[in-house]
Amino acid sequence: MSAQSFGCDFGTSSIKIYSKESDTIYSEKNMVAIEEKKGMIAYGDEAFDMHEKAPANIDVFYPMSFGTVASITYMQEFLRAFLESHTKGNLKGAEFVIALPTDVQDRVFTTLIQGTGLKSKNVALIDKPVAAGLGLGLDVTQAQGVMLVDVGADTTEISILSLGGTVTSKLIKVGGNKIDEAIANAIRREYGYFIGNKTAEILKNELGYQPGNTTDSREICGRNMALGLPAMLEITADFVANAISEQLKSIVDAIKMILERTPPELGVDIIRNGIFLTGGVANLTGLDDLIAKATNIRVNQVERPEECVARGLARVIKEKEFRSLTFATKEQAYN
Ligand SMILES: Nc1ncnc2c1ncn2[C@@H]1O[C@H](COP(=O)(O)OP(=O)(O)OP(=O)(O)O)[C@@H](O)[C@H]1O
Repeated sequence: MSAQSFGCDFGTSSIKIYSKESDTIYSEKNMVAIEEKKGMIAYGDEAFDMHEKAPANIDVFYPMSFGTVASITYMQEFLRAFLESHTKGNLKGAEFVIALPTDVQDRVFTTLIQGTGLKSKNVALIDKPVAAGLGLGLDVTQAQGVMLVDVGADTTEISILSLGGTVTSKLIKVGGNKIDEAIANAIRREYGYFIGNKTAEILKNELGYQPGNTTDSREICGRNMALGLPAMLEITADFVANAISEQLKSIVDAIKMILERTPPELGVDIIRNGIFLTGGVANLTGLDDLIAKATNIRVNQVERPEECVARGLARVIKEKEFRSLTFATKEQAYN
């Protein structure tokens, strides 16, 4: 393998890159700030700080959407700048291992990397659920009947793995962003206040899903729509739970649907191993209990669940025996 190897998880809300050189996972908001005449003026966490605050001539947006690349030019520019800022020395000839989400075409990421002008040596892909399984510390080549539920920003990916492959996999377009939207909509309806996405995200992350909890609350600033003025408002955990219950129900329903379709031989293993919840929304208070109650299956807690895929990519790069789980796009293979 080349000295420079990177494992990339191009998430919709944050990009996580493992660098072999420093043996570190770097994570930043997957956001770019574009000024009309100057092009990209900021990226990552710096661009996120400008989000919802920038003047009209600066466009701040996510170059990824629902697991796939929405703006290839800016994703490439971001990637290049990101790698240059986090690595020393020459990037030429680097090798990339990329997590491929369910239902996303493999060539999307190969084209992305090849167009960065980095003259990469090789682009290998691995199914994102398989990478997540490795990141959990499982030997996915041996393990049978492992159920993974990855709840990210735009999508939830539910997969059953067995012997290194994906037996079933389903991607639904529900994740943290839809949950944030549901909170903002409920506050608009109930209180007549407009709040930004960042505020809705704070409420979700701090209060989670705690139906009946009227003790815990959070004060936020919104715009009173009747007066047109900013004002403070107290939101309880119970209010947030009611606001997000429909979104969580779609996630639970999709999990149950996959379980219904799972062959009983694998079902036994899933009951024994429990369900593995990964992705940033796995941090949501109460989500594990909700899934456990609805399925009667234990849900396993995972450390830093949003980095699980990147940890798996690190194992692919460092542990040779997992190399066989990767593949190349057809275009590359025929070159
Ligand atoms: N403590 C928390 N409670 C609830 N949600 C959280 C918490 N911390 C982070 N999140 C949410 O996790 C999501 C980001 O997760 P992750 O990094 O796995 O997504 P992604 O990989 O960028 O998205 P996708 O998988 O859809 O491409 C965001 O919606 C964020 O608000």
